[in-house]
Amino acid sequence: MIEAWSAEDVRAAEVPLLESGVPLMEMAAFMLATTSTPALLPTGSGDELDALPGVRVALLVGSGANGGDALQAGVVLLGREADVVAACVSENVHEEALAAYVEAGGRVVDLSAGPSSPDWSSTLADILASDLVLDGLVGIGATGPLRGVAEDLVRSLTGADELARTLESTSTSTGPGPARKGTAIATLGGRPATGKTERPRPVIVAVDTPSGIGVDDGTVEGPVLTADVTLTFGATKPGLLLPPAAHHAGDLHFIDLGLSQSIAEQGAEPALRRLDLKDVADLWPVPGPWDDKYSRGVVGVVAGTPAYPGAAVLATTAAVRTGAGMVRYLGPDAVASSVLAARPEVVPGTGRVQAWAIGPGLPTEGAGDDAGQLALARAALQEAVTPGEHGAVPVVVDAGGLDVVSLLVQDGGPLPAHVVLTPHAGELARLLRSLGERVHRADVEAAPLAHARRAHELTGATVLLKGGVTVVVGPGVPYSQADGSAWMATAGSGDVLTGILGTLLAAFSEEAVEDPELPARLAAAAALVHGVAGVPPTRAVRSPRWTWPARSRR
Ligand SMILES: NC(=O)C1=CN([C@@H]2O[C@H](COP(=O)(O)OP(=O)(O)OC[C@H]3O[C@@H](n4cnc5c(N)ncnc54)[C@H](OP(=O)(O)O)[C@@H]3O)[C@@H](O)[C@H]2O)[C@H](O)CC1
Ligand SMILES: [K+]
Repeated sequence: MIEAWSAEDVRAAEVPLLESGVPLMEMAAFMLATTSTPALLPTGSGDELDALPGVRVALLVGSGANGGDALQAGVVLLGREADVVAACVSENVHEEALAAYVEAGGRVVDLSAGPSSPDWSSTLADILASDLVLDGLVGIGATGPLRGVAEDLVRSLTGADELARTLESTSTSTGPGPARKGTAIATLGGRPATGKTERPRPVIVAVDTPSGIGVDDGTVEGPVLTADVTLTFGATKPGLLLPPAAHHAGDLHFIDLGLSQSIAEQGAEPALRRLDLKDVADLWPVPGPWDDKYSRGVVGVVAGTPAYPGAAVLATTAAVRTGAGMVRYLGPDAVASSVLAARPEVVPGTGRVQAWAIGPGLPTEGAGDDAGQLALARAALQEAVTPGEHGAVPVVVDAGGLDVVSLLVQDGGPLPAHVVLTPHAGELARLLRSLGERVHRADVEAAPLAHARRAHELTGATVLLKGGVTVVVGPGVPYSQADGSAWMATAGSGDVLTGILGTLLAAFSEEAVEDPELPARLAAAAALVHGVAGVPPTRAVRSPRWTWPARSRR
């Protein structure tokens, strides 16, 4: 499991180590310099301490210790014969680190006057012509989006038009890597234009965090240099796991520096958790010789209409394939026929269940033939709220079922945490609007955790907000899962997640009702399984960044 800690908790944990003389910055910088460079060495050879003659490194240096980390890494890289240039966006960069860097022979460019600095254009060209960029503009000391010269620099490096002009007007740069003319421009922040010759671009390593992200909340309100790799020190920061900032972090590497123990000793809760395969394997319900179909858990599925029968087929199939003891299907005969044709083991009709999975394929407005389905969904939700003869039953609610939730909340107040809602951003915005909030889909996408939290506060339910990174908020520590791929953005994907989670809730029916924090954990586990099941077989097609022309050593 990954646990992420707020910037404040990380700082507090540093104090005892710094007071006892542990050289945290030097340790961080050494790891930065060694972990970043194997990608620059010829494939399959080399060592993280090999000499790097001819390798060009650009350090982006801000005014705090984040810039200090970059400068100290520069010292290590200079010792390995790399060509290093430090682009400083402030006159006051970390004093000791700068002294050590200059002492080691490092080249410094003062960009503190911004785009009017005499070396602005040539330094941009140097940065773009380098093999490795270490982004040390800001780390956990950042407040708000990038501002001042740091903002100008990142905007310039990520803005194709300005950059094209810069390179055209720069025939030779002042550094060892002249900008090449006549090739298409690959900026550092986005994908190169299609149909053009791609100019190799540097490998971008974010020091601790990509500069410009909301370190604690994962928001992105200004420019950010999208990293290929983020090396984060001491503890993972929530912003590295939360959308939209997580999409700028690239591959995440955690470097402990001995802070884990110090953080644990503070006794605080992490800000965020991410389950891994082992956590889910430990949690997964494995049947034993004493089990029967009822003890493994029966899932009742209320899904699909004659217009959308596929949603019922997908949700029931997912529930069966996840290992439910039995799946009951409740819905129109025409839909039940489709379900049974696909999964003959599904049992149509009512009966006792250990969890309900409701909503896929249900209409958002209940009318005509579909009103019966919505009444079934409402009855299932009542079983979660008002315990019957066998106690309360957990429920996962998706799509059209979310409207029923909204009505129930308006009529009767908060729901228990064993009701798990699984909206996407648009559905969450709609749910929040129905509860009196002024929210649009774009607001949810800009701050998914905050909006999922708001929905949890207003409904009492556990909220799983689906997306490229899925966020789960219940009464305890929230979760963020990023196990799938963008290829899963297809119709029917959410129906499958509902079925998977229905089975997990059924397997842990009583526990999920007794422990209000368990449904969120089960929801995170379901998101992981859903994601892993949806990842294409080759890693090369997982994410656009793998297709970018990041350069290995020339
Ligand atoms: N966690 C660890 O174990 C270690 C972390 N280290 C590194 O230290 C940084 C945190 O360093 P800190 O000096 O506290 O903060 P930053 O480097 O992030 O920078 C803060 C300064 O940056 C300016 N600032 C703040 N917000 C912005 C912004 N939005 N845009 C531009 N500039 C900003 C501000 O300076 P001003 O002069 O502008 O007021 C801040 O003072 C951590 O992230 C790690 O990299 C240790 O080195 C090792 C141990
Ligand atoms: K940074």
